[in-house]
Amino acid sequence: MGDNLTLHTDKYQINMMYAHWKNGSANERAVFEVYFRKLPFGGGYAVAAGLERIVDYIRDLAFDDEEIAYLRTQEENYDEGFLAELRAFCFTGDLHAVPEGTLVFPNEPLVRVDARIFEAQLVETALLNFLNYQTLIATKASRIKRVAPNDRLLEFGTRRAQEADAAVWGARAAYVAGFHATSNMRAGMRFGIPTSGTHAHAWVQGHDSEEEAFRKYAEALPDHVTLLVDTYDTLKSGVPNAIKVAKLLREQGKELKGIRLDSGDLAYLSKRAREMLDEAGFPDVRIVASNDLDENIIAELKAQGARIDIWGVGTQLITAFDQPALGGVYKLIAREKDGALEPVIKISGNPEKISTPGVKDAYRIVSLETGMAVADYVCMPKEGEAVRSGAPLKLLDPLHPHRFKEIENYEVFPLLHPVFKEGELVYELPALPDIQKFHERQIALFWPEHLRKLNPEPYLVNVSRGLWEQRAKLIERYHP
Ligand SMILES: Nc1ncnc2c1ncn2[C@@H]1O[C@H](COP(=O)(O)OP(=O)(O)OP(=O)(O)O)[C@@H](O)[C@H]1O
Ligand SMILES: O=P(O)(O)OC[C@H]1O[C@H](OP(=O)(O)OP(=O)(O)O)[C@H](O)[C@@H]1O
Ligand SMILES: O=C(O)c1cccnc1
Repeated sequence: MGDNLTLHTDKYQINMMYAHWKNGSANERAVFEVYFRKLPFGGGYAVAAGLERIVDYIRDLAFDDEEIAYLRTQEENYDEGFLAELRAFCFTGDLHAVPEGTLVFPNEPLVRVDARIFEAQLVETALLNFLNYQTLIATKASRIKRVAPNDRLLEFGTRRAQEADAAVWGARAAYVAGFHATSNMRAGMRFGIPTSGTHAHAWVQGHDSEEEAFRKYAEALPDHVTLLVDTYDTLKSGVPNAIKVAKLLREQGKELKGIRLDSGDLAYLSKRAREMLDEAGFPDVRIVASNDLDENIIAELKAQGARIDIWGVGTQLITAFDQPALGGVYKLIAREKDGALEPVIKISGNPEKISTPGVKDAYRIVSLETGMAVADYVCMPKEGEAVRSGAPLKLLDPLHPHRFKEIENYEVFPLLHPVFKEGELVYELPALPDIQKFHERQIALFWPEHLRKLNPEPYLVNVSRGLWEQRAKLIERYHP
């Protein structure tokens, strides 16, 4: 199997494409949007990620000979005319998306696809696959970053990741949210993420003594020595042997960079190790900790006064262990009928799952007094609901739309940016370090109340009166 991702889709998309082609509706315009309904990890925000992969995917979409040959083997016995249509397929629509690193919230559009239904339907599965996973990992990484904002964060997850793609794109998502380096060399090569590594227990086990293992390692890589000190006994042998090697290195004009703790009581061991290193004259040797860390354990360790400078985080981050999926959905919001776009709704017994019809935009409203984000505002600029910085704006309480708050002294920033226009890429993908900086600036826009790990204050996503009324009208149509 090559790396063509065009058939990275659910069969039902191909079924629907076929049925549209048969019925002559394949060229009708359709608008879909991606959003999620619930924030992951019980948190107050999510961090958008996945756009770069979406761009690559859309740009490279092509049913090559191999894909067409495979489709011919399917029992549906697709018409040759349909396969010829697929052979000529490329994306010719518009795509808008929030830039990677943006803080995003439930029920606001993250991506909008406006294209022939034939194209818009195909891309659902892959778009959700990329966006759901990468946004989830960037969000988890951002939560970890929040509890250790001034420490160095290393992504160590590959061995526990859900296969290779998850490892490299997860490493990238972690970097977007402020991690400093990854252990995954392929992610380093592909994305230019700094790489970092210590050594494994196997290195120590593979020598006659811990001291010999440390010495040999230091001889081989004298400028980059971080020694794993817990193979036998952290305080009785690991740290003392590391200090011996630190002295040897110093005699050569080099310095031991760090030690790594990977088991036991990390608070206690790090404090004792710090004292031992300081007393021996090595106050600059950094202490790295690993062992099933996540934002809760790191926060707890910090509260206990742990003397850890660098955190290696693997399993819990790369697998989003405490919430392994983000429930982003791709919903049809408008379709072409008699030459015009008409909003469409999806009704559900669960009021939270009723979709919000209509082609909409989302804006971040930032107070000019405080410089902080006040709310996000979702509206239909094409239906006369334009927002302008400073014009008085009514923010409706989403549960009680008769209640509202009026604001005046603010700036607005559109969340959705044009990415593809009539199939052409019109978006310049930012360099990864710039995405990381952008994310930092995004974080700075939000009060800590919305960012805290536990029971955060919900940030408001406001729906305009027009959208609210249109939704009510359509609900009424289907449930009079
Ligand atoms: N002081 C601490 N407070 C809270 N959690 C801690 C503290 N020290 C370590 N932990 C965490 O507790 C868990 C301990 O894991 P585990 O029960 O596997 O013990 P271990 O010491 O790693 O043993 P093993 O040698 O089998 O790896 C890890 O997730 C670790 O990060
Ligand atoms: O705990 P995580 O957050 O997933 O971080 C990665 C873990 O992977 C390694 O352990 P492993 O037992 O696989 O190998 P090792 O023998 O090198 O310790 C490392 O020592 C960490 O404990
Ligand atoms: O470099 C390390 O210490 C490392 C890398 C991957 C997994 N565990 C540890």
